Amino acid sequence: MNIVYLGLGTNLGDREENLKQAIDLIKDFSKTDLLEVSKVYETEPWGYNKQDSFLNLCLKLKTELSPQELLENCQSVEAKLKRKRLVKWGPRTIDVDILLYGDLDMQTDDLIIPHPRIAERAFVLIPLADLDESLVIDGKYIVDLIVGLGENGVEKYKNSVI
Ligand SMILES: Nc1ncnc2c1ncn2[C@@H]1O[C@H](COP(=O)(O)OP(=O)(O)OP(=O)(O)O)[C@@H](O)[C@H]1O
Ligand SMILES: Nc1nc2c(c(=O)[nH]1)N=C(CO)CN2
Repeated sequence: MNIVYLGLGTNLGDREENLKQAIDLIKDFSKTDLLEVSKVYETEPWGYNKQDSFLNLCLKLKTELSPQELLENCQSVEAKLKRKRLVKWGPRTIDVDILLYGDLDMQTDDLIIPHPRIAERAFVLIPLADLDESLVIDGKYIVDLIVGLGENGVEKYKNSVI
């Protein structure tokens, strides 16, 4: 079995309902057990700021699905919640990213693991640290990456739990 971390984000429609439906769909993935759900954070948009704030959380799973199978399952969740890709990093009903898959380091045309932008994103690092404070990403402890984010780090996020 492989320990996997997913990142979920939503800023379109009924955000809390979107997260609930996405988690229910992920619970139904074959050969997979949902182990833990992080707190939910209200977060300012990153990368494209002309959009509403997001709700973000991370999930810890145990799975026998291959990385590619897991990606297809994650994309099926996005399709079921009618995600539309109109603007890069733009508004979405749900986004389900594979953040970490055990110690796997891979890159294909359609799948990069670890997710390449984890270390830049407090909206990922903070809920991910809820699940495992001992994670090492790009050779750095997750807590050091969070401190390195400065004003965007824990202080800003600890009051954004919903
Ligand atoms: N680790 C990963 N998790 C999910 N999708 C990935 C991953 N690595 C590569 N991809 C690819 O990224 C493509 C674009 O994904 P998407 O449109 O959801 O990007 P995004 O989530 O909006 O932006 P970002 O990738 O910066 O978080 C997907 O079609 C998928 O094939
Ligand atoms: N706060 C926040 N900003 C984002 C998010 C997200 O989930 N949360 N996802 C993005 C593309 O994956 C781009 N920007």
